[in-house]
Parts: sequence; C-alpha cells; structure tokens
Amino acid sequence: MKGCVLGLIAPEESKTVHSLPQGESWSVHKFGGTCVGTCERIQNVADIVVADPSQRKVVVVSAMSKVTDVLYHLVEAAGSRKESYIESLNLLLQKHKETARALLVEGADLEKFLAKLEDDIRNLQAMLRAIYIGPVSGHATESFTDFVVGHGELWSAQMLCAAVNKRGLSAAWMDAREVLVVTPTSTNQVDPDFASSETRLFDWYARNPADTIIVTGFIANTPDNVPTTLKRDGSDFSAAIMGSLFRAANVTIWTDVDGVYSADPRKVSEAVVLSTLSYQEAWEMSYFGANVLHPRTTLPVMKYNIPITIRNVFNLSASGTKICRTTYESTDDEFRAADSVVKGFATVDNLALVNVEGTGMAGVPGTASAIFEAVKEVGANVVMISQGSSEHSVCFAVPEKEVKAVSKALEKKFKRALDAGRLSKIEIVPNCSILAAVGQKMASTPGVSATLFDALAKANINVRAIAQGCSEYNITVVVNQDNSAKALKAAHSRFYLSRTPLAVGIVGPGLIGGTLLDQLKDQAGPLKEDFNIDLRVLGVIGSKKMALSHSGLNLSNWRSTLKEEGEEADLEKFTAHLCCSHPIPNIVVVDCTASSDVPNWYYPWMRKGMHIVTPNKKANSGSLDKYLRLKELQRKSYTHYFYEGTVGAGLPILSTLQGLLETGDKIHTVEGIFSGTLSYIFNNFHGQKTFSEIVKEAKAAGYTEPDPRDDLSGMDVARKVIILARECGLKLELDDICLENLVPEPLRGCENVDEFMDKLPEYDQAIAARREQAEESDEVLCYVGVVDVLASQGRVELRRYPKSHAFAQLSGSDNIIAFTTARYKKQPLIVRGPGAGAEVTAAGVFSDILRLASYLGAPS
Ligand SMILES: NC(=O)C1=CN([C@@H]2O[C@H](COP(=O)(O)OP(=O)(O)OC[C@H]3O[C@@H](n4cnc5c(N)ncnc54)[C@H](OP(=O)(O)O)[C@@H]3O)[C@@H](O)[C@H]2O)C=CC1
Ligand SMILES: N[C@@H](CC=O)C(=O)O
Ligand code: NA
Repeated sequence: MKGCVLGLIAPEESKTVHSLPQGESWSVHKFGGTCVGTCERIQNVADIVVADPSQRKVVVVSAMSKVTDVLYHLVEAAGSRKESYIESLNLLLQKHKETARALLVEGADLEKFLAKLEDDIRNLQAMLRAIYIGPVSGHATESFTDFVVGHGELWSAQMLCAAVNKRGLSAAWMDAREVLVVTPTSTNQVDPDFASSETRLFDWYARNPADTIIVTGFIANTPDNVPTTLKRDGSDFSAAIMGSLFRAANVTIWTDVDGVYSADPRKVSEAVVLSTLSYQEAWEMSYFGANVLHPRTTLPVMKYNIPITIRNVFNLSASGTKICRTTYESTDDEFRAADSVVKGFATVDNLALVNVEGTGMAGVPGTASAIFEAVKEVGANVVMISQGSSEHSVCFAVPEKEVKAVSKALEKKFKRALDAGRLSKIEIVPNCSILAAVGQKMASTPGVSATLFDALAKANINVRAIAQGCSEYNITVVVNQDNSAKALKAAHSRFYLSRTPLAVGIVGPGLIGGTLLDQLKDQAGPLKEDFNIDLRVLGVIGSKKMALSHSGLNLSNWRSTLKEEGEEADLEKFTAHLCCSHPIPNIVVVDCTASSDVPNWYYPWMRKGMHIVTPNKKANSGSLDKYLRLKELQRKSYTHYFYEGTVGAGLPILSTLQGLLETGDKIHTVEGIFSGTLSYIFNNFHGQKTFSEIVKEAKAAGYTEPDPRDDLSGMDVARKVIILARECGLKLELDDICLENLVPEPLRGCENVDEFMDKLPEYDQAIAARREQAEESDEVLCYVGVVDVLASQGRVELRRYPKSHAFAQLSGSDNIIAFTTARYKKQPLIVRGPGAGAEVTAAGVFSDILRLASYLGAPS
C-alpha cells in the first residue's frame, strides 16, 4: 500500500507504458479463505501456482479464513466502545506472524513482511482508538470499515507472494486498490469501471512487469480513490474482473468441493459433479443454493468467453466443473448428446403459496400489478409466480416467514373486491417447497417436463403449482415440504443417474422370503452396475423379530442380524420406518407370509404410497368385497400391486392372462394343474412309494404350503382358481368353488402340522385304492382346477386322465395351464413348468420387484 492516508489509496503517478505483454495468455486462479487458512494450506496453494504450466499467471487471494469476520467485528467493537477490539487485533497479529514464520522460516522476505504487518497493526490500532474515543459511538464510516477489513487480503497476498518466490518463481503482489476501480450502486453492489481499471493496470504493470502476480481479492477503490470492497463473494468477482482485464485464457476458482454437483450431495448421496455448465445454467444453479459462483461474478468473463473452472484445492485429481459458453450450439452430435438435458436439481424449503382467486380478475388489466404492489409494500420476496391463461387465479410463492404480512396486505388492498365477490378468496398454502430442474438443453428437448412429472407421480408426490419461463432454463414445481427430500431424490435419480433406488421391506423371511433375500444379495451388485437399479432392503420382519436399517441391511448376514440383533416384531413400527426414515422415493413391501392378517396392512401401505409385491394368495382370494376395495385403492393411490407368485409360482401365468385381456382377447376357460405339490405327488404315485411318503418329500422339497393340508385339501388350488377367475372379471367367492378334499376327515382337526404328518400314513390305503382303479383303465389321477369364464364358474377336482393326455405327461412339481380363448380356440395357449419350490417362487417375486422398478423408470 502506498501511503496510509485514511480512506485514500491513490495509484502511482501515471507513466507511459500502456499494455500487457502480448502472445502467451494469462491464467487466473482464485483461492478462497479456507484454501489459505493455515501455513500448510498456503504452502499447498503456492505449490499449485508453481505447478501451473501457464507462462503468465494472476493469483487472486482471499484473507485467511475468518480474518475478514474478525476485522468487521473489531471495527464494530471499537465503534461501540468495547475494548475487545485491542485483543482481537492482537490475535490477528499473532496469527499472521506465526503463519509467516512457519511459512518463510527466515530471510529478508520474512523480515519485510513482519515489519509491514506490525506497521499495519499499529496504524489500525491508532485509527480504531480514534473511533473508540470518538464523541459519537458507531462512528466508523463505510469507507473506514472497508479500509480496515481489506487488510486480511493484503496480508495473505503478501505471504503467498513470498511463499511463491521462495519456490523460485518470481512473483509480484498487487494491492488491487491501486488497479480496480468500481462505482458503488444504490443496491449495495458495485459496478466495475473497466476502462479506468485497465488504464491503471497498464500503469501498474509498467512498474511491476512480473509473469506471476498475486492480487488481493475482495478490495478495490472508488473512482475518487476511496477504499471499498466488492461485497458478497467479492474475491470471486475480483478474479472474474482480473480475468477480463488480463483477457485470460481461463479462470480457476479453487475451493473445497470437487465442483458443482447435480444436487446437494447432503440430500442426494448419488449426486455427481457436473463436468460443464453454461453461464446461464450456473446462474440458475446458484440461485437455488448450489455451490456455484454468484451470477454477477460470471459477467466480466462472459464478455470474452473466458471459461471458469471450479476445482477442489484438496483434491487435485478431480477435474472440477467448467462454466463456459453454451456447448449446446455445438454441431458435434456426440458432444451434444453427452450433455445431460437437466443439469441439476435443487429444493428451496420454508415457502408458502398464496393463491388469489376470483372471476373478477379475468380480463381486468392491472390485477396482477395490484397484487404484486401489495407484496412489494410489505417487502416480501416473490420466489415464483404462476397464472393460468383463464386468469381466474394468480398463485405465487413467498418465504413462509413473510406470508402473514403478504396475506394481510392483500386482504386490505382487495377488501372491496372480496366483499363484492369479485375475488372469491386469498388462500395461503403453508409448508411448501420448490423443486427446480435446471438445464439449458431442456429448451430444445421434448418430454423433459413429462419425465419430471412422471418421476414425481411415481413417487406419489402431489404437485401444487408449476412455473416455467419461456427460456426453459428452469422448471419449478411446488410440493408439500414433507415431500421435498423425496421429490429431489425421485427427480434426480430419474434424470441424472438413471438409477432407480427402491427401498424394500420383506415381511416373512421364511422359505420363500429367505430365498428371495439370498437372491437379492447375489444380484444387488449387478443390478446396480448393469441396470442402474439400486435395491436396498431397509427392513425384514417375521412373526417374532424384525431388523431395520436406514441405509440397507447387509444381506450377507441378514439371518444372524435378525436372530442376534433383531428387535421385537412390530408391523406398525416397521411401516413407519419403511415409509419415513429415509429419503428413497419409492418403497415396496414384499409380503412373503401365508398370513391372512398381513394383507390387512396392504390398505395403509397403499395409502402411504408404498407398492406391494406378494406370493401370498390370501388377499386376492379372500372376501370379494375386500379384494375389490383393495384393487380400487391401488388404482386411486397410484401404487403398484404385483402378485405373479400367487399362481404357478415363478411361471408367467398372471402376466400371460393380463396380456391376453389387455389386448382384447376373450377368455373362455383357464384350466390345468395349479398345484406343484399335488402335481409332484401324483407324478410320483406309481405304487412303489406310499402317498404319505410322497407328501413328506413334497414338503421337504419346499413345494407345500407351510401347512400341507392347504394343498391336500384343494384349498390352495381353489385360491388360485379364484385369483384367476377374478382377474377374468368373475365376481366369485372362495365358497363358490366346489372342491374335493384329499385330507382324511379325521386329520382335518389336527392341532399342528407335525401331528398331521405323523398320522397321515394311517390313511394311505384309501388313496392307493383310487390310484389302482385308475391304473386298471390305463389312466392317472390329476388334481385340476378350472375357471369356466363363459359359465361364470370355478371348479377344483381330482380327475382321471388317459396316460396319453398332456396333463399326464408332467414331472416334478410341474404346473400346466391351458388358456382357451377367442383367439386360442383350436389349440389352447399352454404354459408349463415347475410351479412350486423356493428358488423358482422367489425368482418370480424378484421378477415382480424388477417389473416395479421398470415401471418406476428403471431402464428396460
Ligand atoms: N413354496 C412355494 O413353492 C410357494 C409358496 N408361495 C407362497 O409363499 C408364501 C410363503 O411361503 P413359505 O416361505 O413356504 O412359508 P414359511 O412358513 O416358510 O414362511 C412364512 C414366513 O412368514 C412369517 N410370518 C407369518 N406370519 C407373520 C406375521 N403375521 N407377520 C410377520 N411375519 C409373519 C413367518 O415368520 P416366523 O418364521 O417368524 O413365524 C415366516 O418367516 C406363502 O403365502 C405361500 O403360499 C407361493 C408360491 C409357491
Ligand atoms: N404349495 C403351492 C405352492 C405354490 O403356490 C403348490 O404346491 O403349488
Ligand atoms: Na406365476
């Protein structure tokens, strides 16, 4: 600093060299306060400066972290006659002394800096003392404050300059007040005076012709040479102005993050660093709180198309985010395609919507102006506006804390219109958030808003209001604040990562549920990597215990976690956990029980927007009334309900039937062998083994229901017949199905499965006799189910078929299902294959989960 006249820092007398060196261009770097917060960090910065291969460099530096705040504070303290300013000044002296000594160790540069530092501190002390004892407290003028607070940059620039010189790179430091001329505006901002600044820069350079220049950020002079600052984000602005004055090839803003993220990484863990942003996109993102430059910071460099790169000083391997002229005009298709349509998503919380409605508004010029005049009068900031072209309502968002005043002002202003009924209401919708999608390429890409709204709808999020300007850089939707995090996550995952996260809750980790969990464990990685589906099991609940996790259970040891660390099973707590304890937008509950009680939970789950997948037949084969209510609720709640596993296990029976119906075919009959257990039994009942022995085998193979009497009674087949019949539109109850019960009468009341299995051999003879009778006619026994759609009937019976019949050709647990339809009349459509067993059933359930993921937007 040349001369320490309070408030006046005059440039040196003008000399006559008036340009910068031509040829090699300059690169500009800016390091913020945290980057130079300690001696080690200043060393690191010096290393980065030296390592930059550019021939000429300008390095703009902020004050060491917190120093500017302390300087503001001590001016305020002195002005309020608090002696603490002396202590604060002393601490600053010590901090900079210690840093300089650690940085420079010894030598002339160190001595020179320390002498200058002590001189500055003495000067400041004298000036602050004058304020302290002044006749009027709070006496410090704005220019005095600006003069004092600029010292942080003066000291850090000198220290960095000495550190760079120490590394053998010759550098000069610049007090930006000698060069930068800015004019304060009425809105507490400043406008750079580029012409005067350029003249002063040429003069300065004539006196300091260095290839590396360390410049103080944040501070400048007014045209009258009064010290001032560049206000908020001042050092970034300094760097951009320097970039423009030096006609730099690039400006790098060094900070402590890897770049600009596609969403706040604290809210969206999968957020990615964007490699490029256009200047306009950067403006939009910065408004929504992303860690981007303030819009005015980009203006000086935009003029010369100078790119700004945001990089992490602590992670040099990250290449950062480059903010530059739009790439979308590029003719290179690949380059255009590589850029994401939506660059980023952000939410702004704590807003309220104001809705002014009434028939008297339509076609009346000045209504909108009167509304916003009232809002302006109470100093509220309008965050978004939306008005339908019918002009019957104007809706806008303001910060929640300002809405009361806005509503009062509007009611006052429009009292007459309200009394006369020209306005019907001024409605306040509290607890709102804005979700904004930002991306310049949205303008030329059809379907962006459709995809955004689809993602929100699939996450069961209601949109309250919408705004999109015709520049299309930004689509803004207003949602309930409780859905803010979920909306951000849903939108981000749909567009950005194309990764569909799905929170999974498993009810009933028995044979099927347990096998499913094991399959999920093996497949979760490939699904994530290859198909972008991120399945996280956040809860497993059995009849006694449950295990919950916020981020996903470790599926390698879920059994021991449940056994050793599981808490008492509580479906209410399980539901609350799945629904609300994480930000994953889509939730599926997989009911792998055989329980009739668990399906009662399907209603509250659907109401909460949770999807359901199940192999449990109880819900769809229970009372018709409950079934119809469930189906209606499912449609109304926009949830998905998949139950392919309920008929034919993993075989595509229901999806085939649905496909036939949806394409307009008319079903005549669906008949076949629907029981894996009964199929296995009769496929192996040739006389060598007894009936009870084969039942035992079927149970051990995992084909039977938890209670094999459900199979032998024909009830399991009857349930499947009912499920298929209802799918075909028949309004049948389970009682409408006649069935032949193969459970010997005396065993129907056995207390438990073990007792039943123990006593079953006593009845082997009776069924063996039936088999022998069939055998005598060269026939076999088959337990079949029939849905006769034309007759509106369902039947379940043990029939005899010739050995040549297709039903007599089965093996293992095969099911065979024949669809006779208007189109498949001569030859039925047949689906055949294993219709029971843990692996195939779990795989069928798994495939329903993936179908859900695909409906929710996962790539198919
Ligand atoms: N086996 C197969 O081939 C096929 C089976 N299915 C269906 O799959 C379902 C599961 O069969 P499977 O795995 O063999 O049966 P399991 O008996 O092996 O497993 C049932 C599970 O449900 C749990 N459970 C029972 N009641 C409740 C409750 N109220 N709340 C929470 N959990 C409960 C049990 O917990 P706990 O152990 O703690 O009591 C157990 O973990 C059945 O609906 C069946 O019809 C469908 C197609 C084929
Ligand atoms: N127990 C059932 C299993 C499938 O639903 C059967 O045997 O088919
Ligand atoms: Na199936």
